[in-house]
Amino acid sequence: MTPILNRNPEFRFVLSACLVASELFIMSVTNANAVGTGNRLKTIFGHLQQQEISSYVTPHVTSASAGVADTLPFKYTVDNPKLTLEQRQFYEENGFLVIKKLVSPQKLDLYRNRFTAICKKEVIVPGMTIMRDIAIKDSEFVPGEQAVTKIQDFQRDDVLFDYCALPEVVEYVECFTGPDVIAMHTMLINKPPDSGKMTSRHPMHQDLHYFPFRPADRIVCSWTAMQKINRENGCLVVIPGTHKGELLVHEYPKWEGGVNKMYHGIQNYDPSQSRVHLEMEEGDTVFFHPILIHGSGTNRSKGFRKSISCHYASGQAHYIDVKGTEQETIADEIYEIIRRKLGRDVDITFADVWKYKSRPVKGENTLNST
Ligand SMILES: O=C(O)CCC(=O)C(=O)O
Ligand SMILES: [Fe+2]
Repeated sequence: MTPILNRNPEFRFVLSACLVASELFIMSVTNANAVGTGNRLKTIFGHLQQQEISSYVTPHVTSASAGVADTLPFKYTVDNPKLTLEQRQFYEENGFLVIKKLVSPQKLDLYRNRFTAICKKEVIVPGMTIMRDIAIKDSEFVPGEQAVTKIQDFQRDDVLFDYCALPEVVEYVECFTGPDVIAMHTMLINKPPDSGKMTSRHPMHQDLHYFPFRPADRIVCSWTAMQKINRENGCLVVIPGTHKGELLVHEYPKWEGGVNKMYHGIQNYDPSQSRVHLEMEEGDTVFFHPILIHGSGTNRSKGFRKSISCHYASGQAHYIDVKGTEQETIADEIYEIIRRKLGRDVDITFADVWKYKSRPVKGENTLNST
């Protein structure tokens, strides 16, 4: 990792003040006009309130089936009566688990409406990032949500954060993280109909690449289909069992049509490994391990394909220094975005960024109190 910009005590103060003042930001979320008003802290952070990122593109897929194996002792799950033995063994062996119809259509309507309001700029969410596909960015005029391929970091929006705190979801999350749960990373993905350049694909990757906290086995993603999602509109694709491997080297794929910003992919995974296409109905939810190799396909339909997700970690997790590791590239890219947004160098660590982003869901949180 590049020695983080200049040592700037001012920003450190601002960032830690924001952590302490996170309640204030959470309250201000419901009042769009509250953003950017008042004191110096808000003024400085205003630059990071909501970022817009334009992108460039792409991945692929095939199919296979995942098996259930008898795996003892358990490593990837914790003791919790919520999972049946069969479910537990399936996750241990494959690194993912689909629960049908977990989130109600009513809840998904609320999130869809909120997403529309955010895209129309009726609501501004502190800390949130809005991402656009290059195919959309280059269009002369694209209204509202059709311009947005993904929103990230909505932890400070109480309407969307409701998803992360849903008891029906968190009850499963605890089977992987344990009882202390922190929402670390949130996304609502609005995969656009592909422009023909295959920019809607997401390269095969491991989410741990983005995370400077461990242990990996106490991190889990909850990903919910907000509509019917199949191969046509670009469902998730996973390689069962790859969660048992290591974090591999990620970089931008060298695709002809370009690659979406921060869509790093694994260049050297074994292409003969069987892939599973996760076709899901509205409300179906997949829980998966951060080392599981996955991606999503081209959206060949005419509509936008929506999913909502949250990555959770144990409140007992710890941050790591990614300097000198394969994660240094993504850390540098994130510093660069912050530097550009603020228009100057700042003194923060990669862990500081995550401390600011994350929001506790339940139990104790020693991760962010140290
Ligand atoms: O296309 C999707 O919904 C999956 C995206 C994904 O895996 C990610 O953003 O990490
Ligand atoms: Fe992912």
